[in-house]
Amino acid sequence: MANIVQFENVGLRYGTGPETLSDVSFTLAAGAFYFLTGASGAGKTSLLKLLYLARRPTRGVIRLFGEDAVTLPRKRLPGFRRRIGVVFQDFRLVPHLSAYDNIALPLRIAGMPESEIEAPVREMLAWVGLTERGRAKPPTLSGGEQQRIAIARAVIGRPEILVADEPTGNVDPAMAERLLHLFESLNRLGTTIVVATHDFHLINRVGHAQMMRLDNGRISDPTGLLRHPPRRVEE
Ligand SMILES: Nc1ncnc2c1ncn2[C@@H]1O[C@H](COP(=O)(O)OP(=O)(O)OP(=O)(O)O)[C@@H](O)[C@H]1O
Repeated sequence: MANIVQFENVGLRYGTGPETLSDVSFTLAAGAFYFLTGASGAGKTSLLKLLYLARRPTRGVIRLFGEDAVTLPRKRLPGFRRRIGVVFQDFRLVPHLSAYDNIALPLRIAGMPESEIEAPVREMLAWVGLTERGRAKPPTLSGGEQQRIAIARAVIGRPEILVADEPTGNVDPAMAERLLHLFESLNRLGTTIVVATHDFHLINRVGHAQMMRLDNGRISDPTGLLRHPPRRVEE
């Protein structure tokens, strides 16, 4: 399996503070499923921000899709970002837009003609089980419903990598299970999944997932799996 992401001795410092991430090295295999764990403040969100190109590291090498992502010219960033879907910890839905329009947003930003947008948005609404809620605005949706709209928006552009930051933080166990099914179905289609979570029940549910743990800004990889990822277990 080819590596889709490679971090080498990556460091991240905010302002003049201490390093939030230090000497972070790992590779992610295309099509695999990863969980990123670590105590609150360990640096999980920071690592994900580097991965989805919201920040550049202060040192080290990041390769994405086989290219150097650190020195990538600015004008190529949007094209790269479209290949990575992100489900934010706080959803970041646009409150005055309907669920339908939130899901359609990435396609509209990419300039897709309106006539080609409706079918995929309807398909996404059905996939997340919210066909009847397309007209609803985010503030009128439950936390779990908002989360599913955020997932639909993250994947409508068929990204190669899906990154989710604490996706089950605010939902009950039944909804967590449902979200996990969505991630697993995407993974079966070949999407590489990276989920930051504290939820060990969730982690134990995905037998073929691999673990990355952050401790004080450093990756610990006691199993050595990340340097030599095994083939994904096919069902
Ligand atoms: N924009 C920022 N400016 C300065 N410091 C920051 C910024 N973002 C994060 N930090 C600091 O970096 C450290 C790691 O934060 P981060 O949000 O990456 O941790 P986390 O593991 O995702 O935590 P949690 O599980 O609570 O979400 C924390 O000490 C935090 O205060």
